[in-house]
Amino acid sequence: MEGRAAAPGAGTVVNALATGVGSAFALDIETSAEVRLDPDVDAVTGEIDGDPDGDTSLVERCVERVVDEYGGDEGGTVRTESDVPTAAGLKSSSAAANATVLAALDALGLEVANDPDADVTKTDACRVGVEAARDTGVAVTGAFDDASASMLGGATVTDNAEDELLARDPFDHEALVWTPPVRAYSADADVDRCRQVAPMAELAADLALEGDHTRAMTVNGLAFSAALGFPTDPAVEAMPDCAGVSLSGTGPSVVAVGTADDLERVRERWDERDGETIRTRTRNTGARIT
Ligand SMILES: Nc1ncnc2c1ncn2[C@@H]1O[C@H](COP(=O)(O)OP(=O)(O)OP(=O)(O)O)[C@@H](O)[C@H]1O
Ligand SMILES: O=C(O)C1=C[C@@H](O)[C@@H](O)[C@H](O)C1
Repeated sequence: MEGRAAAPGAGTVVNALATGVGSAFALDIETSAEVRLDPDVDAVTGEIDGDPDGDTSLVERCVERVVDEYGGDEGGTVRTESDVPTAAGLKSSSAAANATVLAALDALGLEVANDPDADVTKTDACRVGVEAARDTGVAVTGAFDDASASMLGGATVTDNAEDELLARDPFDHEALVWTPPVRAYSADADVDRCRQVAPMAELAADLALEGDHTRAMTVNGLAFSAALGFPTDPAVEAMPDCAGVSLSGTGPSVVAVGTADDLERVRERWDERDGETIRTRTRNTGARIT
C-alpha cells in the first residue's frame, strides 16, 4: 500500500495570530511525500530527505490520523522531500501535512477531489492535517488559512477557530521571496504581541474578503513586522515597485507580488541583503496525488 502526493508552500495575506481570521496564497514551491502502509506494522516512522534530525512528528501524526479515520490499524513509513524552507514563514508545515495526508489517502486507495461526491473532499483532507498540526503543537491556530491555500490553490480567507473557508479567489502574480538566514518556528511566536495589532489585522481581513489581497498583505506586513520585531525596510524598499508585499507567516521571509519587470527592480535591492532571494509565482492549483 503506497501513495505519493505533492503540495505547495504559501505566502501570507493576513496572519491569523491576532484575530483567528487569516488569509494566504499558494506559491509555486513544493513538498512531496511518499507513504507506505502495512497492516503488519504498528508504528508510523517519518524521514525528511536531507534533514536526518528534522522533526517528523507532524507527518507521522498526519498518517496516524488518516489511518484512524479512513483505514484499519496500519502502520508504516512517511518520507518527505521539500523545496520549501522549514520555519521560514513559507508554510513548510502546511505543505508537508497536506502532501502526507494525500499520500496516505492514496495509499488506502481513496479518491480525493474538490468534489462533494469524492471519497474524501480536499477540504476535509486539509482539516486532517490541521488537526495533526494542533496535536503536535506545530501551529498556534491550526493554520487552516495556510493549509487551505496549499491544498486548494489560489488565495483563501479562513476562520481558523472553526476551520471554515470564508472565501477562495484566483490569485495570479509573479512573486519574489526574500529569506534571511534565520529561522522562526510558528510555535514560538509571541501571540500576545500579535493580538496588539488586531485592528490592523481586521482591516487587512476586510480588504482580503473584498478581494483586495495585495493591499491586504501590505497592511498585514507592516503590522506584523512591527509586532514580531522584524524590519520593515524590505517592505518599504519593495512598495514602490510591487502590487503587495508582506512578512510571510511568523517570518522571517518577506514575499512581494507584482509583474516580472517590477520584481526585477525589487530583486536588485533585496539581493544586497544577507540570505536568499527566490523568483517564483503564485499558483491556482493546490496539492495533488502524484
Ligand atoms: N518537509 C517536511 N517534512 C516533515 N515535517 C516538516 C517538513 N517541513 C516542515 N515540517 C514540520 O513543520 C515544522 C515547522 O513549522 P513552522 O510552522 O514553524 O514553519 P512554517 O510552516 O515554515 O512557518 P509559517 O507557519 O510561519 O509559514 C517543522 O518543525 C516540522 O515539524
Ligand atoms: O501557527 C499558526 O496558527 C499560524 C502561523 C502563521 O503561518 C500564520 O500566518 C497563520 O495565519 C497562522
